[in-house]
Amino acid sequence: MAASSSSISLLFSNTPRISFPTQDSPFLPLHNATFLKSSPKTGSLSLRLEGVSSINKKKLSCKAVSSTEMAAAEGKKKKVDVFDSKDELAVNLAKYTADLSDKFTKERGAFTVVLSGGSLIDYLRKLLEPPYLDSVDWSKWRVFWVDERVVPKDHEDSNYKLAYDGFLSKVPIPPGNVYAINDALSAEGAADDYETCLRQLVKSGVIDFSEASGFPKFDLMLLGMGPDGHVASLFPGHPLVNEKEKWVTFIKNSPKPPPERITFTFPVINSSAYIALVVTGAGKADAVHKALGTPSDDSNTLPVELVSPAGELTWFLDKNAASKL
Ligand SMILES: O=C1O[C@H](COP(=O)(O)O)[C@@H](O)[C@H](O)[C@H]1O
Repeated sequence: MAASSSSISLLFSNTPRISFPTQDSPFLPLHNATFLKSSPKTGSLSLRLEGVSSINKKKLSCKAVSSTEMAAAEGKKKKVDVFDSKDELAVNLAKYTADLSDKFTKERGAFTVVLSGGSLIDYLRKLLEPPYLDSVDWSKWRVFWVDERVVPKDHEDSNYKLAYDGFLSKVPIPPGNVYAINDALSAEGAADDYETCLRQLVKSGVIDFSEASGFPKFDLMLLGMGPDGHVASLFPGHPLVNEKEKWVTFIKNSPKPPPERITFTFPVINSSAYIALVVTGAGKADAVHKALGTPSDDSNTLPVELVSPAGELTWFLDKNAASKL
């Protein structure tokens, strides 16, 4: 991973269910941990860990404080937040997203948000409730997809349909600010067309541009991860994970149906200002462990391990997804 230092933020709604460091702690393989402080009010823990991560094998700072506090206090580029329940995760993801919406709306006059398909959309549900439904300036949102299945927009497999039904139809984002693929085109044509659309929006200043990478710089990407460690439609062992030139590409043999999809490439994903990786369920614990756990000799890098943004990466995990850490 590119980050030179990392932090792990463990958030618990109640008194922590685990104790650090004990032999039977199910969460982190603590080789060396120093207890720093605890908060009786929040039930949070602060720990400094050494030698626990496959990320860079350097000292990690582990604090059970809020994501916002963590970022402000330590300016770290990578955080891992583990939540007791999926509801707790959704509450915190809503605050994280709304805070970034405020920040970018003030700074840039627009907030470019990239959605995934799959389980992610349901975790945006708390944004549909007070205070966010009224407090977020939805008119400034510009919505994109990190990947899309090449099917009609009303098809059950469409990521657009999933997002529309579960989120977009319930917030006042102007329809013209929602950038879906052209579903009348082939996979190749739809990828080219979407990239052309992005280039125009970069030119007009709606999407920021990273001079450092030469790729568009989205304000926030909300990524999911499959049990096999895929992100967007970038699958393990597929040559598309190595694409270095294109902004948007296509796949016609996706191992997960449907087979035809378009996807952002890693250079675009990793040029983002902020990325949230939202991962839940025991079925994803192995891939989470591979990405965040102790180092192993396994040289088969998962796509999720290649998520390494220029900006800030925050993992939102539930306790089941984190169960093998
Ligand atoms: O096929 C896809 O899968 C991933 C993961 O989905 P999940 O339901 O396991 O969260 C998703 O992030 C991607 O956008 C989607 O096209």
